[in-house]
Amino acid sequence: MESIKIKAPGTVANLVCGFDILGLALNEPCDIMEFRLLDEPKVIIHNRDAYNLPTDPEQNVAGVVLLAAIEKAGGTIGFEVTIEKHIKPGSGLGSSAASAAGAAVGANKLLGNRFSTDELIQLAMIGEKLATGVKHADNITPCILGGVTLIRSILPIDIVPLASPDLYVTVVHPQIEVRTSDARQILKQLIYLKDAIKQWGNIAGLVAGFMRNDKQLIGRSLEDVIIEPVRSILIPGFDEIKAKCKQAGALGGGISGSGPSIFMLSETEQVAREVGRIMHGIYERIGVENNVYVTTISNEGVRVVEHE
Ligand SMILES: Nc1ncnc2c1ncn2[C@@H]1O[C@H](COP(=O)(O)OP(=O)(O)OP(=O)(O)O)[C@@H](O)[C@H]1O
Ligand SMILES: N[C@@H](CCO)C(=O)O
Repeated sequence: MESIKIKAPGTVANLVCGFDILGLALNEPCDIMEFRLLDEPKVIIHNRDAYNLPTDPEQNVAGVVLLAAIEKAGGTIGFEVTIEKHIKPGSGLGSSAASAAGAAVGANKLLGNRFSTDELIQLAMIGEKLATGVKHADNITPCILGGVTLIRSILPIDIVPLASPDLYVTVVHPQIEVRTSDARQILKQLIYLKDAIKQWGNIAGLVAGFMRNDKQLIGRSLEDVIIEPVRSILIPGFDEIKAKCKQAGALGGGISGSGPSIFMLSETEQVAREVGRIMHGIYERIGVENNVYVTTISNEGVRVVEHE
């Protein structure tokens, strides 16, 4: 195989209470990436979108992942990649992770699938480190594997794919940029034991809810007493959106990744669409441009759409 075209899905990391350890893949939006194998060890990047992301491989998350893949493969081949981004950088929808995970999977396919899943996650985390300053796998893992995933540990890597319930996901992306690196810097480094107890109760409840397909338990467990109170201050309309969406029948939700996007889970498409209208209406009223996605959890991660 000389070239390949893949789709890398957007992801919702944290799932409210599971900071850095839980995430899910979305059916929409997705980035498209095309890779071509080169016979010398270099990376060439073309951006086919309006986001003006770096073409220097050392500065682009896909580039650093491809450079690491070249080294791991023995340093004799290279890659040319064209990135068509539909997941806006800094949206909280796993834009950097889509490029990082897409690069790891795309390179692996062209190299004859020589890397294990754990190695793909290691490679993709190099990209997340470039984007956010820290290695974390709660976007890249669902992006690679699809579904809902628990990252029990990254050192060593220990991934637990969870059952993916049949749920609708509504996401509103207000058009402001919150960089993950900034949204991490404002977090407290010390927390109260009483908050930790509440948080680990919610994480355990959420995982059990996914495994048992208990949607009410999922809804009750979508509560974050540690990260959300700090980060939600950066997101206009957050409290009103959350309250009104739950009144309209959403199971619950919160900040998507590090924000500014907000997501809600619903049992029916009708409620999910109503939730989208509420989100959009609140941002229209307060004068914030926004995009709404009404989608579902994708059980597929990065997927090949064409190869030669
Ligand atoms: N290929 C790339 N795709 C996306 N962002 C990139 C890429 N290369 C470099 N970056 C940089 O990474 C940053 C975006 O990553 P960041 O993690 O802040 O956003 P995000 O991935 O949308 O958020 P989240 O991880 O919360 O979902 C921007 O500063 C952007 O310039
Ligand atoms: N867990 C990460 C996801 C965003 O990259 C965070 O919330 O900072």
